[in-house]
Amino acid sequence: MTQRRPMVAGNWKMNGDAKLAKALFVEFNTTLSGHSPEVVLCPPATYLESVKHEFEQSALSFKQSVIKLGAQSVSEHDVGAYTGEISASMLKDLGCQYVIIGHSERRSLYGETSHTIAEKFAAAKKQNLTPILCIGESSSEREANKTFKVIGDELNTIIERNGINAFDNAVIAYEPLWAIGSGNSATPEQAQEVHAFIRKRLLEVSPLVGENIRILYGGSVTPSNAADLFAQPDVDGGLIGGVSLKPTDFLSLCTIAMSV
Ligand SMILES: O=C(CO)COP(=O)(O)O
Repeated sequence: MTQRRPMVAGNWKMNGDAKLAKALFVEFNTTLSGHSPEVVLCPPATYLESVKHEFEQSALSFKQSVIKLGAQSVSEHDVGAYTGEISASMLKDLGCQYVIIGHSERRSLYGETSHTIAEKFAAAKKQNLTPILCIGESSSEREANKTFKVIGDELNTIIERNGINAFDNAVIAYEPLWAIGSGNSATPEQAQEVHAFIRKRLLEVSPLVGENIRILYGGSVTPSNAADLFAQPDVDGGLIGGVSLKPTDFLSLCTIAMSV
């Protein structure tokens, strides 16, 4: 079986500041060793430079291979009259390697549709940014036994627009809406069931993509539930919201990701 490198990505959402960037790197310098998951930091766009600065000042000799910069969203357009938007090439200029696409908050609060998300995925790939594609069902969809239908449809929209090879090197985050910020994480069994479904779906189209793709779990991950979640065979790490704002706890998630 392929050894997929675990990943822990921190989505700050609209939180944090330059001080948080500094505090995180103090923690990284003292805690992270060469034996580390891939860590992706996704601060608000205004703090990408601050995180990059701390990263460059950091004493971590292996930092290039370990800590990566990511954005929380990207425009589906290359350039033009789109007030307030940031293009994939601009994120590249800032040193980003990853971008979160299709977060449920973007879908529900800002009206991003499956179509827009597929276009954003394409825009990111065009600039060699790695998409972290978020998919997940609401509590009513789960209660109506529609989880696999929702997840399958979200994957299909991306495959139809971009082809299966667009998932080469991409990352998927399974984030059930009911688990985000609720303190009510999916159980390890619930997460594994959906992750296995996602991997099987991709394996059917491309064995190579299905085997290699990293599928993160997101939704109320904490140092107390991470070990059981990350130990599941198809869970390759986590996309972390609230705990990514707490340097010590975030670092303990990174340690847990390597120890399971
Ligand atoms: O939405 C999330 C990450 O993108 C998860 O947020 P929480 O970890 O705060 O539940």
